Amino acid sequence: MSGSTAQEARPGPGNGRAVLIIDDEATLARNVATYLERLGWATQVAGSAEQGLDCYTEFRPDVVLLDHNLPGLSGLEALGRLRSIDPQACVVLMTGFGGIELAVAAMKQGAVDYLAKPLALGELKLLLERLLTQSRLESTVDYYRSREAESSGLDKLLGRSAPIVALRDRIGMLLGAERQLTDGDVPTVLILGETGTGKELVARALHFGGPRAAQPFVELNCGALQQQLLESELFGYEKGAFTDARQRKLGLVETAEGGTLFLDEIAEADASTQLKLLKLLEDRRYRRLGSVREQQGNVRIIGATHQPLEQMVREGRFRADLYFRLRIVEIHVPPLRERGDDVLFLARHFLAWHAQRYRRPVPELSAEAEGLLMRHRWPGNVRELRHAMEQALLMAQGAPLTQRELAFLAFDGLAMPATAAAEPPVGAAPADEDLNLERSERRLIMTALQRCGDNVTQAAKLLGISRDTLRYRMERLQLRGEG
Ligand SMILES: Nc1ncnc2c1ncn2[C@@H]1O[C@H](COP(=O)(O)OP(=O)(O)OP(=O)(O)O)[C@@H](O)[C@H]1O
Repeated sequence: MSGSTAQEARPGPGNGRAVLIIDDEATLARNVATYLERLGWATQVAGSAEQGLDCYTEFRPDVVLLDHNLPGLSGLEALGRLRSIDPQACVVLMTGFGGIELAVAAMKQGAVDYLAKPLALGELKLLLERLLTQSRLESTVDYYRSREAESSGLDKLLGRSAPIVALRDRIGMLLGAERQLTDGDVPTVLILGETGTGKELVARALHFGGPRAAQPFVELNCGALQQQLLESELFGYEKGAFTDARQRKLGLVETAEGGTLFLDEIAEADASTQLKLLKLLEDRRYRRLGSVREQQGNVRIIGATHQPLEQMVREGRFRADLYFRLRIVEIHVPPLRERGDDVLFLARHFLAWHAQRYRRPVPELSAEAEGLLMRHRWPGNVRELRHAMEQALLMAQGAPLTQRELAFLAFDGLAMPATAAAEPPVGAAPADEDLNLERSERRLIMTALQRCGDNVTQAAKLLGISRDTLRYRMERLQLRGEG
């Protein structure tokens, strides 16, 4: 079987990929086409640049193999035209012997690669496979990036209460100002708020609504890693930098180049990481672990913490210069208990969302359930509410939700009383309450893990202990969790 001419396209049977061969040496072009068709490519052959350009728009090949010595337009000229029809066109220029200068010119004009003639078919096969993998990777990245962008925006920060409306306004104003920036050098932002209030949602809204939206958004929880790991994760390392460094690894600063690096729990960074972050913010410079060479980095840093950072600065536990450099813009995310009726608004939103996930009818909230939701203190904030609504939905039996389905909120020991007066006096526990310490500890840990979808880092925050302490206690009690 030979390759189809431009007038006659024959789709290949296998990989669904197509190649256009533009070459006036008909026999050679046909041989290449036959070889590629055997490998599962659909092919078309054009004998001139003009014919190839006509064919490109209709055939939309994944790759163009373009000869340079053509009768009319040259390969380089055709390359320019192809790239103006389709800036994503993936073109490989075929050059004769000694065509290095030509190859360089082609790459400068956007060719993805070049091949020297006479063609080695094995080399061509390897090149096409590499281009295929690369374009699959690129389209996968594009897919995830657009999916991420769709799920991240100011409109995802739900709520109608005054503090949330004010928060959205503040973010909107910042984004508006960033759009006017002439140098794209967006300010550093520090987001403060209790755990689960939506700090990450705010960071995402800033990135995906801002001028860096098409670049990566990379996040790192500084509290989830030991300090040396944190540094190597952030700045990368050279081969041999430490015992396990078998090959060079890029850090997240490099991965986020041009985009945003969201550092959650930034208060957990130790003195050495703080210093390196300061240098990155001040001079835009950093160094991979084990490297003598400094690198230039262009990332926007957004930090977040639930810790009282200002107090930590006063106590000498966080660098003052880094704190001031971070909080060029400071954003406070209010706790859920200060958002009034938003509790009910969000509860209904999450109930509807989970109901759709589980293919169940959306349960109503009884007045009794509403009262309970409004009285609860929500120490885990919106995240806790989201998990609570999932649990309630699973308990629901068709009727409106009552106290029964939400009983876990009242008795799990993590709910704080709405007023001090409601707090039971010490020693006033009912006679039949289980006071066994180990059982209580197990119950509290299980409740926290359940609320956080088994995420140990989040559960530790909810319990007010470090992740390591929680891990230790879980091991002792033989409990399981993730993260
Ligand atoms: N206003 C909101 N509207 C809708 N969903 C929200 C809102 N705020 C938070 N959420 C949801 O609550 C969960 C926790 O939010 P997020 O991770 O942004 O909180 P956080 O403050 O960064 O938490 P942590 O301090 O533990 O890192 C997420 O599932 C998020 O989508």
